[in-house]
Amino acid sequence: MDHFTYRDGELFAEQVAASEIAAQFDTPCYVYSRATLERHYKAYDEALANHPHLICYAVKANSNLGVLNVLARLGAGFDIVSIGELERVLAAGGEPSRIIFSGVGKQAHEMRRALEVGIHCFNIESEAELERLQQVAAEMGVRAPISLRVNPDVDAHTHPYISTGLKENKFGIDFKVAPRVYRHAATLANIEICGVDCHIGSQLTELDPFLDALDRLLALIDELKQDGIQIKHLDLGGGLGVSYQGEQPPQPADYASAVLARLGQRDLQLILEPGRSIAANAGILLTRVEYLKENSGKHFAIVDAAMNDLIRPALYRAWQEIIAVKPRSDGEPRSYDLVGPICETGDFIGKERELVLSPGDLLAVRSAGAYGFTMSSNYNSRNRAAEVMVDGDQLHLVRHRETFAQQIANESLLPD
Ligand SMILES: Cc1ncc(COP(=O)(O)O)c(C=O)c1O
Ligand SMILES: N[C@@H](CCCC[NH3+])C(=O)O
Repeated sequence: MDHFTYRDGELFAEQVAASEIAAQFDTPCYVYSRATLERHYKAYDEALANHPHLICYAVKANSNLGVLNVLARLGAGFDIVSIGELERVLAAGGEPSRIIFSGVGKQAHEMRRALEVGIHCFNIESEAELERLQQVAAEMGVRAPISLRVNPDVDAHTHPYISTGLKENKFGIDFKVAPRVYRHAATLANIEICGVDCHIGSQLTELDPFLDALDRLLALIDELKQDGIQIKHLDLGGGLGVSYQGEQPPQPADYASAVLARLGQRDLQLILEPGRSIAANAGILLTRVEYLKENSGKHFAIVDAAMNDLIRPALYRAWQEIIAVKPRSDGEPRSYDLVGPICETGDFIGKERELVLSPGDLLAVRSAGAYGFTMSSNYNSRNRAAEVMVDGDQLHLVRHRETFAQQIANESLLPD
């Protein structure tokens, strides 16, 4: 069920009219649906109900405290890639023992903090990182739980910028080298081997690449067992795609049953790190048309959201649906490029969209709940947008619109 639907000719987020949200909080403004976040999380949790599992929501997709709090209340785990994300999860009520720490560049102070709070596991991406973690854990007199992030060299069939499981990508440890690194890890006094991990990419719309990676990981787990290295959990990362433009990605239930069928009798906890499939379609970005203009027959709608608010179209040429909050019937649709106020030609939200528009109209960019606000910036010294959580008929401002005073507060002039 979609929680962003039209009622009486107007877009609603759950029980609240989108125009009411814009009137209260201005635009651009991110709007999230609590019910949708919950439904998406539960789709994973219920699909794995009969198997030991941990759903570690990938915080990078949307790290708003309100969003994290909704998931923490459901008992979610979290996949983090920095200590900033760890502090957010803790502030939102997340349980440290359900946190997985991924990322190729973990620093010693980040390892220390994660060990201090007692996270579930570090996903180690290189031998050098393994050595550093051994050293940090030894200094603290503790044992650090680890998985190796294995690079299984499978093609995820996704955008090259978000494919991570090919040998030419910077991520993980070559699956052919992994057995040797595991044997080395087993000799380190302050390292405790717990799992095997991979993450082959994002916005995958087919099951086969996941299953190819899984087969390689299971073969590795079996090989390690023969070497006396017992693996307790298998982490398949995130990556399930969503429908931006009619894609039909596998659903969590299909994905889970295909994976479980392959595990056979192996006694393994299954960990997943979904980000986009939980958050993307739980959010919209509200924006208002400032001006309409025409240049040599090309029609532009200049809106108040820009690439600093939503960079996916500029960065990946990503397509996200753009709809009118109150669709008009008083004009002929025209093909518009929807562009922001930033001084870059790449500053567009959507191109060649058939819409009936007038200045002042409100628009909603769909599927904006993941990699929207988290990738936003202050480019052109624009304040970052407000974020609002809708819960039934309730509205919660989960992040205030930034102010100019906040933007400049950390900077200073040179001394006289
Ligand atoms: C290590 C890791 N885990 C999980 C994710 C989440 O991926 P997605 O949002 O595609 O589910 C990512 C991002 O691609 C990632 O790099
Ligand atoms: N930021 C990307 C996905 C990268 C996933 C992170 N590993 C997107 O918007 O599609």
